[in-house]
Amino acid sequence: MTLDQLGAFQREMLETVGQNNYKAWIEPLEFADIQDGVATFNVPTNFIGNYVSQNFGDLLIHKLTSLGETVQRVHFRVANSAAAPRVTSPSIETAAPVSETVRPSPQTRLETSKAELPGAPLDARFTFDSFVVGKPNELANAAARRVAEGGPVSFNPLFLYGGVGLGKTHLMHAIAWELQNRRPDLNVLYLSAEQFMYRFVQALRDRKMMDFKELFRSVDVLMVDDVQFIAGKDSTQEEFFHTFNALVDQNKQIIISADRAPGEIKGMEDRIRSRLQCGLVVDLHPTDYELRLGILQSKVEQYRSQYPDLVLADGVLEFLAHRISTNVRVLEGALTRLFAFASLVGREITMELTQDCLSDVLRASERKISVEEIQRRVAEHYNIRLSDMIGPKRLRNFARPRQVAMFLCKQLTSRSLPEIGRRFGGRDHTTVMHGVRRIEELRSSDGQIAEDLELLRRALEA
Ligand SMILES: Nc1ncnc2c1ncn2[C@@H]1O[C@H](COP(=O)(O)OP(=O)(O)OP(=O)(O)O)[C@@H](O)[C@H]1O
Repeated sequence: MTLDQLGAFQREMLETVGQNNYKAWIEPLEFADIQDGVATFNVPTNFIGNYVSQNFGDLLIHKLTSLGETVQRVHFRVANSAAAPRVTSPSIETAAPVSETVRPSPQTRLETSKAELPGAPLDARFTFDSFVVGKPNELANAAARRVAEGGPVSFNPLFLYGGVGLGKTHLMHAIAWELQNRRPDLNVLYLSAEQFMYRFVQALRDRKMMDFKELFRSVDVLMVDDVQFIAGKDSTQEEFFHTFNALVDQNKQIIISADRAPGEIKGMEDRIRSRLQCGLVVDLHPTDYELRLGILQSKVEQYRSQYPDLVLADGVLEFLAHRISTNVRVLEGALTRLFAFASLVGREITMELTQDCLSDVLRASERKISVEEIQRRVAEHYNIRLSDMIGPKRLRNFARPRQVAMFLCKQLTSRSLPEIGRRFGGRDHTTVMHGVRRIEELRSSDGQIAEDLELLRRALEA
């Protein structure tokens, strides 16, 4: 392709996909050559290659063809792939280090990817830099960073768990990215538990179990996301157990994530559960207001380049951080929608526009948890009578659950301390404050209390 043609191609792409898409996805592509109907582009990451392949592959072919080139396929090659660290993923479709868009025969893509042992579909946005740290996730972040240094294995496995959308996958990807930078010599394998199972079943079907075992035993760092997926799947668990043991025996690092603590994963064999608990188990707590605000602020910074002209009124971020407390994914989605909407209608992001644009999200997160509901749940959980919890008895058996309930009331409702005190048999607000503080202290020193709180919170928010 001549320089003129290349210029025309770039202009046409810009016109068609718009400035934001162009900057994010097309500009990073470096045209390499066209040979035998295959146009090759160098891309900085697999993620960009995969994304462009899926979303703009046909368009690229169309534009190149309209400039007089004969192109049937587009091929993406990760720049410096020879020197790049080996981050591999057994997923067939999504994770090819080389993505291809093939117009006439989609089958070719599958076959090419399979033969090449696809690379991990790491999300380029999920790095430590973009991970906002607050009290609820500081321990998980610190543990992840330690593992990402790639030094001697000090805890094995690292087990990260937490509710939906609290950043488990983000941290896992961040570890993988960081390891790529610091220890390109290491063979890092990141995959979801579902992909592990898929790969295992495929190996069984194709009678390639030896290859499967070899692949999994040859990695230096194994990262398995959403391990609860293999609960109840006996043969997959069995194989996972052997893989796990083989790697631990070789002192290879394992990092696991799940939506709950190892002990709570039903349908998981006891021996696996206890293995999972052997290393460091860290919990990503539900976000608090400060963390949510920090995340929103950091996202706004990212949007600034995409929407340079948008004006954001004071108080909007605080309002969102206060009102949307479900999970970070919902929070992010709300902000994305708000920015896109405001840019479309060309208006400032005021409180009014926010309420209009996000009315459904705001309504959905409106569900209020009552003090009574909390008291009932906590009494059930500790197997005591509601009347004993609210009543005057000071026995430890009743006092601790009472403090737990007070703590949850403070956390999950907007009631003031005096109001909470009134509903706990007319206690003074200083008693409530003392109870809340006591539980706050115990949460970091007493694993059982931390677990109780998490279980109760989930049950109440469900
Ligand atoms: N502390 C944080 N800082 C910045 N972004 C965050 C943070 N926590 C979560 N996110 C963002 O929230 C979204 C959801 O996070 P992620 O996919 O990692 O959640 P998850 O815990 O793996 O959820 P699931 O249980 O659904 O798999 C992602 O876009 C992620 O970047």
